[in-house]
Amino acid sequence: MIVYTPPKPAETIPVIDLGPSFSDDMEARKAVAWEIHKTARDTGFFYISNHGVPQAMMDGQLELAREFFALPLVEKQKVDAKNSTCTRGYEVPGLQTLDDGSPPDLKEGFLIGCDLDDDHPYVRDGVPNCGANQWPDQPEGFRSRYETYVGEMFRVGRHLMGLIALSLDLPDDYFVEALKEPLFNSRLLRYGPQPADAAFNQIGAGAHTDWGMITILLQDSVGGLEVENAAGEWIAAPPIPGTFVINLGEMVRVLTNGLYHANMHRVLNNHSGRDRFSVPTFFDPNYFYKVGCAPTCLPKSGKPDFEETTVGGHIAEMYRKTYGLAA
Ligand SMILES: O=C(O)CCC(=O)C(=O)O
Ligand SMILES: [Fe+2]
Repeated sequence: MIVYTPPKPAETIPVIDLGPSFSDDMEARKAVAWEIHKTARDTGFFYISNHGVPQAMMDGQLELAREFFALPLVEKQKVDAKNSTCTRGYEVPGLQTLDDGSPPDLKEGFLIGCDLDDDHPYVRDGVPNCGANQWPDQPEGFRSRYETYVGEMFRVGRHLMGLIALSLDLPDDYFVEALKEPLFNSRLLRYGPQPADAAFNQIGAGAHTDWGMITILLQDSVGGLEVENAAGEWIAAPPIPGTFVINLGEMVRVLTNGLYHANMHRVLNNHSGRDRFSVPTFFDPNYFYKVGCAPTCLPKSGKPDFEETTVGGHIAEMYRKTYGLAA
């Protein structure tokens, strides 16, 4: 259990202007990659601005979350994650425990991932965490609205992975093949105001690191996300209009032999008196992609400190653990 201690005001999470990274000028792209390099070695968290996602789409996605969670419970339970073989669908509050040993997270969620039908070879072969999404009938247009948003997240995710490659002195197409069919999950989240009767150390989302490569987080104006910085202090990651929060996951640690950080973070909706909505999208190379140490990050010994990991296997295992489904 990680016992809750209050955060300090944000001091070190930078806003990186992605604008110049869309230019044809390699030097301009490298300059943005360098900004990512610096922060990835420190907090592993940064905001992005000028990413090209229209504000209307960002607002619309938070509105989609608001509309879905406002449905009566019976309606949401028609797509209950407990009826899914791969944890997709509606997640009642308390379903997941991100900080092992703490009480369950107070958040309410709705999860989607790669939508594979029963004929897909992964599903036929029983590959963990692979299967179909459950799409609710309401709110109107839910599926197409969410899928359009995910399409944009793929564009941003691929672009960021190109910059991460550049930031490690790798060719910017280093991940292109691995990202042809990305593995992704995306979740709508609702955090009610922190209840006075919550259990000891029970908060919206318990302290955790993310499991994959990168997370593209859309948050509303309420606030509550907190990040453990390089000094081991908890700092706030307040909402900044028009931005996404990007954080690096455990796969990046393997990729960089620990040079880049996958930092702990958590959510406490304590001060607003209203619901907080967020939409994290977890973006990764394809299921069977083996993440190993990048050639430019190998230590002198030639032997990396982290074992090679299969993206999908690691993530499936973490789902089982945090949903209390581990063997
Ligand atoms: O809701 C948030 O701001 C963060 C959620 C998160 O960290 C996660 O789902 O991994
Ligand atoms: Fe997270």
